[in-house]
Amino acid sequence: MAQIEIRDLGIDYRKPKSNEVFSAVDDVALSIEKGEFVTIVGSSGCGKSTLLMAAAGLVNLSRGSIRIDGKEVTGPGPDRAVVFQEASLLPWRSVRGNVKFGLEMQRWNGGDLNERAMQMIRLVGLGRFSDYHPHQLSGGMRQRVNIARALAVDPEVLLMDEPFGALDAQTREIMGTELLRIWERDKKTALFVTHDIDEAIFLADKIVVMGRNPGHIKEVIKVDLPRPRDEAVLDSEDFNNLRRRLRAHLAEDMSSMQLVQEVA
Ligand SMILES: Nc1ncnc2c1ncn2[C@@H]1O[C@H](COP(=O)(O)OP(=O)(O)OP(=O)(O)O)[C@@H](O)[C@H]1O
Repeated sequence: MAQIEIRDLGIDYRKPKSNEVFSAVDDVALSIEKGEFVTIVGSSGCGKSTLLMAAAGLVNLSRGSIRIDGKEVTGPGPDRAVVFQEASLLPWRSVRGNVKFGLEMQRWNGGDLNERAMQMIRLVGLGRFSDYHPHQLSGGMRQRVNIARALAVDPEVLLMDEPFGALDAQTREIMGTELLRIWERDKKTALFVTHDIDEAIFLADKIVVMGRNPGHIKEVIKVDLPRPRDEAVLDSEDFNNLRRRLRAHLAEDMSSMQLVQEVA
């Protein structure tokens, strides 16, 4: 059995003004194996975040089910950690204090909190900055703290919603490589939403391409690039082929969006 089993998933929302019900996600089925790194791409509004938040237990399902290790998701749980685009750190706590906060929230009982926090801070390369406060860190460093906090509780599944979306292109690339280095250690199952095609390919074992109206899965693409990966893989022929394939998907979505606007 796959670690994450999503079946016949549908999530309906109401439009804010008209109150009309629409499906943000419909008819989604997806299986994710333990230790797989899965990225989700698709044009804006196709339901990527909604799907991720559903796996986190943060939105109500209208239809279908999500199971993790056979257990139905009915709300947030310690088996899952979420990293959002904005590093949601407590400004009055130090780096160490923030990572400890995550452990305190989950009532961590796997040993000394301080030691566990420092272990994770060192893992993300911030050992020298453990006493710094969030305002003293760059955007990339703040996201490292966020990742350290998520990993500290040793979740079964790591859910990431555009975690590097607010960073400049170069920092983003460095963070991608760093994330893979960390992930290679114990290969947590990861679900990662991104707008960036290269990032989606670079990280993934499997890419979920979503389409709009309603949000659905268009294709699941297996990525067979060898691991461990570094930036050199970006220039390989296989990478280029995947890049072309994803671009074609997104271009198709963009042209259908234009058509809808023209008809309207
Ligand atoms: N709480 C909500 N209530 C009503 N509509 C919502 C809600 N959250 C999202 N939506 C709508 O659901 C659709 C899917 O949104 P979602 O954020 O999942 O898309 P996305 O693919 O992650 O978009 P983006 O790439 O722009 O972040 C959009 O039309 C969005 O406006």
